[in-house]
Amino acid sequence: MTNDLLSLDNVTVRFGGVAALDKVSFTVRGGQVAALIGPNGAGKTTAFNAISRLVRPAEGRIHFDGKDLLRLDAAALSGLGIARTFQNLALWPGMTVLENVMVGGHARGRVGFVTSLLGRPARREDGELRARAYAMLDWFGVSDVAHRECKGLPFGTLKRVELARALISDPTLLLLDEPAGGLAHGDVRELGELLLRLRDERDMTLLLVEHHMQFVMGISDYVVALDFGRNLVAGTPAELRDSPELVEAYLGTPA
Ligand SMILES: Nc1ncnc2c1ncn2[C@@H]1O[C@H](COP(=O)(O)OP(=O)(O)OP(=O)(O)O)[C@@H](O)[C@H]1O
Repeated sequence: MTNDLLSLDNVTVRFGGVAALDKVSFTVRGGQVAALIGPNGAGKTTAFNAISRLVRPAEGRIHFDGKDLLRLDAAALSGLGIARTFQNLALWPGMTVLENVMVGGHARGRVGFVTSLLGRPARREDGELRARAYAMLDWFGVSDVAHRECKGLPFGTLKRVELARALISDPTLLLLDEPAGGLAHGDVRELGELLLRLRDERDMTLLLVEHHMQFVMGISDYVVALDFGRNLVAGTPAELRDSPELVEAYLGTPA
């Protein structure tokens, strides 16, 4: 697949007098693993927030799957096929792993999640959701903890649970905010393999914000670097590896 799935076109986001994004443009093609990189404060999270409509750009356009995202109302967004994970895990600690994953599906399904938690007679839709949640946990290799509370489980396991929850709504595009953050070396490698399997086996498109450069360069098809809210450079990892602009942005101008 080589179609343009997501495109930002001259997007500007201002917070008071500060332009967190200043005419930022980039395109993510369907079936790609793409990454947004850049030093602290470059505007990466703001770009994610603009795509998921948590902040509203002052200028510019964002297109997803042929639709003008900024013209859709919030209600139309949920079924559009964009899911995200957060920098700090956004799981309910006192609920079981399975329940947490089912919450992701209820955002899309018709049965109210509170209703199902209250133990009303299981409806067919709820049973289907439960089965899908199990299957998703199984895919991520964590179905053995389905009935454990999230509280107290290892961080690497919880990261997988969060991915399962994001994917249960069957999105086309998955936004991952610092997926490797806080993971041990071995877990980072396994996460990379999982993300590539999502692309290859489930035909997903991924856009990640990430500081772990070795991880980014190892799994991405396309990398967009921002600095001070502006486009800096973009290209394949091979094209960017020796980019003087990138080195300068991270390390400062050579003396
Ligand atoms: N809600 C906000 N109100 C005011 N300023 C903000 C807000 N969110 C972000 N900013 C500012 O916008 C700029 C870009 O921030 P952003 O968090 O998008 O950068 P980032 O590249 O994600 O950084 P990091 O790598 O540290 O997470 C920064 O100068 C930041 O202080």
